[in-house]
Amino acid sequence: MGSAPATVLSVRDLHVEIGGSRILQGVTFDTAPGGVTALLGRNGVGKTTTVRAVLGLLPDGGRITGGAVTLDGADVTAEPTHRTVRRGIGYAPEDRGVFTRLTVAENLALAERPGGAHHYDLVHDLFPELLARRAQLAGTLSGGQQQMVAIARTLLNDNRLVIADEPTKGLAPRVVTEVAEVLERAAARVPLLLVEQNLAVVRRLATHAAVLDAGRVVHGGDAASLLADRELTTGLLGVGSRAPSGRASAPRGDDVLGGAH
Ligand SMILES: Nc1ncnc2c1ncn2[C@@H]1O[C@H](COP(=O)(O)OP(=O)(O)OP(=O)(O)O)[C@@H](O)[C@H]1O
Repeated sequence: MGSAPATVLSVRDLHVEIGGSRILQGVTFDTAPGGVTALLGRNGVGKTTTVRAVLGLLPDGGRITGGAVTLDGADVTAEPTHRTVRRGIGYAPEDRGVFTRLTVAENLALAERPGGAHHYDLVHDLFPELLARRAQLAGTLSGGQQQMVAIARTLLNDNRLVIADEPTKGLAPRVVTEVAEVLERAAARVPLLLVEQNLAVVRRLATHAAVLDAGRVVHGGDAASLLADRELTTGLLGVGSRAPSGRASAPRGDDVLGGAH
């Protein structure tokens, strides 16, 4: 057999300040070459900031003060977002980023990256409902359907990596299951970096995991052994610290990470 494929995204000792506060203080992890790498941790530890720093999408007053981000070996640290994305990143942001006054079809068309193939067959195969609703204004879709649009956009182009930030947040349990199924099928085609607070979803999808605490990655590696470590899940993920209401197919009281909204 040949050598193992190289990692797609590599984050090294990343430091970020926002408004003068040190938010990331040395974040280091690699995405797995295939499957799902979960970025985990309690609320406010810096998961979204990490993703936004990778994509050059830090808020006003935010800047990278140290460290490096590489994509397929190329240094993309602080590169303009459009250039990094063109290298092959699909991004489903936390707020879904759907254009509510445009139709489903228009939302997809806007995501078409020039110069590459556009996989409408795949998208319509994965999301038959979006095909049926292609003329519907995205603002009239349910939260779950809007999330489908956000994920569909990431699969339309040939991407090296898809980043999904809390794709199941705020969704009804049945819809969480549907979104998890779609993510699973997506991850069979393209490596996925997943920020996720629903532990049932993490258990189902994640092959690798990195756990953040106070702006640093404090654990990384194989997801199954990490999630089997009770001390770790209780201490760093806050599992069991809150009895979630309306949680997704959660047989136990530990399926939403600490402080999840
Ligand atoms: N625009 C901003 N201005 C000021 N502080 C910010 C801003 N964005 C994030 N922060 C701070 O950075 C820290 C990390 O936030 P971040 O959203 O990255 O955490 P997170 O792990 O993704 O949590 P959550 O699950 O709540 O999204 C928090 O203390 C937050 O208050």
